[in-house]
Amino acid sequence: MSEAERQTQSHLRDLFDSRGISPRKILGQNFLIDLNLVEYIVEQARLTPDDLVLEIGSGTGSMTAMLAAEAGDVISVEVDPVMHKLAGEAVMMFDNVTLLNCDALKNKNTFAPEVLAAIAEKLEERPGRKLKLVANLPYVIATPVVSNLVKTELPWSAIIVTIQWELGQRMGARVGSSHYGALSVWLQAQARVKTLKRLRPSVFWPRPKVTSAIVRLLPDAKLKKRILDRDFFQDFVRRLFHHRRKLLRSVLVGMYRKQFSKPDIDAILAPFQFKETARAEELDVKTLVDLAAAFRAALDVPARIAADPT
Ligand SMILES: C[S@@+](CC[C@H](N)C(=O)[O-])C[C@H]1O[C@@H](n2cnc3c(N)ncnc32)[C@H](O)[C@@H]1O
Repeated sequence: MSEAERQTQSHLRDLFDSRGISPRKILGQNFLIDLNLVEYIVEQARLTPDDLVLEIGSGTGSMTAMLAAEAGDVISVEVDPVMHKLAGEAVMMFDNVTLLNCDALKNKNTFAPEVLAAIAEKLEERPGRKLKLVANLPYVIATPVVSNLVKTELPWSAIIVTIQWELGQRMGARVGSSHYGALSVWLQAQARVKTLKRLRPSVFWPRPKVTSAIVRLLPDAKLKKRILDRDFFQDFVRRLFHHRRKLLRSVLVGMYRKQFSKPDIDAILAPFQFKETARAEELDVKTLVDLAAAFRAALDVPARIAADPT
């Protein structure tokens, strides 16, 4: 541990002791004590006064203050009332910070209404502005937070987050890697994912058991446009990767046994010219986007016939 890290850790310990509190493991309270890394994360967000930043997990507010110094507005969400109060003290001198004391998520699939309302209000104030998620995320909610933001229609232009190393690997995994799965495909069909740094446990206080990563996602509008129906695509990929090692054709026959006969499935698959032995885990992101679109379109055909029987 460097001298600077030791000093920040001891400052945090003193702060917590003086308030009679200790970090709450269940809330993923592992604070970054290497301030160069906090600076690095903020730098990577390339903030401008026009940007709206969403931070999830204000903690003691040290990153919140750095974000507030560079962004137009910051919305920072913290579930723990004690941390919320500490963050309030840390950002007292800024008038561009909205601190929310609530769970950032309503459920696994949706942000809390308070969070969405605060974002909508700030976006309305300055039409055309972009949203950036910049956060040292509590690890238990890292997947839903990133995945949900990507799923929204919010105008997000960057996500820079600290997450578990293993999760970062799954997010950015390429076809052929053992980490490649539904999450990799879902995210990479809409964004370019890159791991920027590996973080050893000792840059946090208290030390987590696992290695972490700073991961960046930038939207890929071109690829995203090819997804005809994002709910369908997400569900399609999830179900397909549930049986990643089974033969693709049998998985699809099983998935659509109520809608399509085996010859129907073969007709949908024909243009792709897959080998008989093809499996979901061997298909790259673009192919999966096109495959989902083909099934989505085929499912639409009976509906169109019913609507227009002539
Ligand atoms: C990893 S710490 C980050 C703290 C600080 N931003 C930092 O970088 O040192 C994560 C923070 O998220 C908060 N948190 C945990 N679950 C949350 C949730 N569901 N919604 C909002 N905040 C949450 C924790 O209380 C904790 O303060």
